[in-house]
Amino acid sequence: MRALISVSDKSGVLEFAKTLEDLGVEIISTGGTARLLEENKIKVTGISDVTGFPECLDGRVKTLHPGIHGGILAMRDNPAHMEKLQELNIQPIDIVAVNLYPFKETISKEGVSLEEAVENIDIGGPTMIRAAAKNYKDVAVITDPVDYKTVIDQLKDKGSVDVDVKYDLALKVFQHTANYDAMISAYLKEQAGKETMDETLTVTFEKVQDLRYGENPHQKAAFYKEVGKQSGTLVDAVQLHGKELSYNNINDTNGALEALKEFYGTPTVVAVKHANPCGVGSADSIYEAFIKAYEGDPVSIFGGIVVANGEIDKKTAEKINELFIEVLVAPSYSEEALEVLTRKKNIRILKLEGIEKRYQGYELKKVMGGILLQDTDSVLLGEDLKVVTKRQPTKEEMEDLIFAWKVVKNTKSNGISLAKDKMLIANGPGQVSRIWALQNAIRQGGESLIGSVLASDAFFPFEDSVEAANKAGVTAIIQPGGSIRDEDSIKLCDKYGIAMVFTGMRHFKH
Ligand SMILES: NC(=O)c1ncn([C@@H]2O[C@H](COP(=O)(O)O)[C@@H](O)[C@H]2O)c1NC=O
Repeated sequence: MRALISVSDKSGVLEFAKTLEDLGVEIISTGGTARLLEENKIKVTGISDVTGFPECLDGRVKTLHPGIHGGILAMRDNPAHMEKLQELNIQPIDIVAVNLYPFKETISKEGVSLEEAVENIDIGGPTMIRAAAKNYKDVAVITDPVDYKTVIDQLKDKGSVDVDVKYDLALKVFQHTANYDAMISAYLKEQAGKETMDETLTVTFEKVQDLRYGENPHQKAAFYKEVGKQSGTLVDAVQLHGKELSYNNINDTNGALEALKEFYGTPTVVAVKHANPCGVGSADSIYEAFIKAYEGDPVSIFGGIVVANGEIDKKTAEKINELFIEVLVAPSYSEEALEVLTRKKNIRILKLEGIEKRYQGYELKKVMGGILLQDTDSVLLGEDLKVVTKRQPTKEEMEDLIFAWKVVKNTKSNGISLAKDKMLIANGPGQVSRIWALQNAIRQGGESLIGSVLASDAFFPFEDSVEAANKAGVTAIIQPGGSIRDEDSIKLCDKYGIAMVFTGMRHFKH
C-alpha cells in the first residue's frame, strides 16, 4: 500500500505518517512535508523520485504529473487501467493525505498583497484530492487532520478502509474545494471592486454552530458566517454569559444591530422584539438612552433584545436587571456591571467591539426555487430633504424627524415610527395597510404622542394618515413623498400647521 502525503497544515502528520510506516505503508511526499518526515526518521520517497521530474517554479509544479495522477485515478478492478499502469511503470497510490495552501489565513492577514494571495492559491493539492475523491472506491483521501484517526483505526482493524468511509471522505473533498474556490473568486472579485450580481452565484459560508432548532422547535437550523470579513456584526461578538443564542435570538439581535448602526456617534440603546424596534433612545449617556428605550414601551421590551453602542456601567446594569432581557450586546461592560448582570442566569451577554462599524455587503434571501440578492440598504436619505409645507420644522423637530426616520428604516413595512426628544414613543410595524400601522402606533402611544413627530417608510397613498396623525398630536412628518396624492397630504398638513419633509427615498423592509 502507498500513501502520498503533502500538507501545508502539518499538525498531526508526524504521528499519522509514523503509524502508516509501522503498518508497512510506503510514503511518498513533497518538499517541506518530506523534509519534516525525514527529520523525524520516517522513511519517505521524494515526489521527484516518483515523477522523475524536479519540483519546480517555486513549488508551482510538484505533484502535477501523470506518474502521480495515474497512480491515483486508475480503477483497480479495470484490467485495462491496471495493464496501462504496468506498461507506464506507474505504481498505484491508495491513500492521499493533502491539505491546501492556507488561502483563507493569507487573505485574513492585515495588508496582504494580491501577489501573496495569488501565490497561496493551491493548484496541485486540489487536483490530487479531486482525483482521489473521484476514485473513492480505491483511494482514501484525507483533507482534514481530524480524519487521520478514522483512517488509521480502519487500517489497524481491517487492513483497509471501508468504502462508505472513503465515500464520506470524498464528499468532504468536493465541499472543501468548492468552498476554497468560492473564497478565491470572492476575494478576486472584491479586489477588483466587481459587482456581485454575476450570471451565476457561488457563495461560501462557514458553520459557526448548529442551533438547537430553527424559528420553531420542529425546524432544523444552523448558523453560518461569511468568510474573511471583519464586519462588526454578531459573528464577531464574544459571548460572556448565558445560554447559546437561538435562531430567533440571532435574527432579532441582527435586526437590533442594524438599527443601532444608524446612530453612529450618539449614545443609543435599541430594544427589539421579533426583529422590530420596540424601544429606541439617544441621549448623552448610555444610562439615559436605556431609560428612554425602556420607557417608550415598558411592556414589549420584556423578553427582548437590547443593544447599546457604549459601555454598560453598574447603574445601567442594575436598571436592565429589573427586566427580563434575552440578549444584551454592548462594546464593553464595566467590571461592576458584569457582576450585576451575571447574577441572572438567563440573560445572554455579548461583547461586540466593532459594534458601530458599518456593514458593507449584500443581502441574500432564499425564496422557493431561487434566491434574491440585493445590496444592503446602507443609505439613509436620498436627495436633500425637502420641506413641502408652509411651516418649516423647528430644529428639535428636525432632529426628531431624522431619529424617527432611522427607526422606521429598520422597522418592517408598512412601518410608522413616532418619536419625541430622541425617544421612540410608539412603533407600528409590519401592517398590510399603512393606516393600520399608524392606528396601532397611536393606540400604543396615546397621550404621549402630543408633540411627537412621525416617520413613514414609504409615501402616504391618501391623506387619511395626516388626519389621524393630527388627531394624535403629531406636529411634524417625514416620508419619502412621490404619491400622486401628495398634494392632498400637503394641503391637510398646511391646514393643521404640521411641518412635512420629503426624503425622496423609501425604506421598505419586508
Ligand atoms: N504544485 C503542485 O504540484 C503541488 N502539489 C502539492 N501542492 C501543495 O503543496 C503543499 C505541501 O507542500 P510542502 O510539502 O512542500 O510543504 C500542500 O498544501 C499541497 O496541496 C502543490 N502546490 C501548489 O499548487
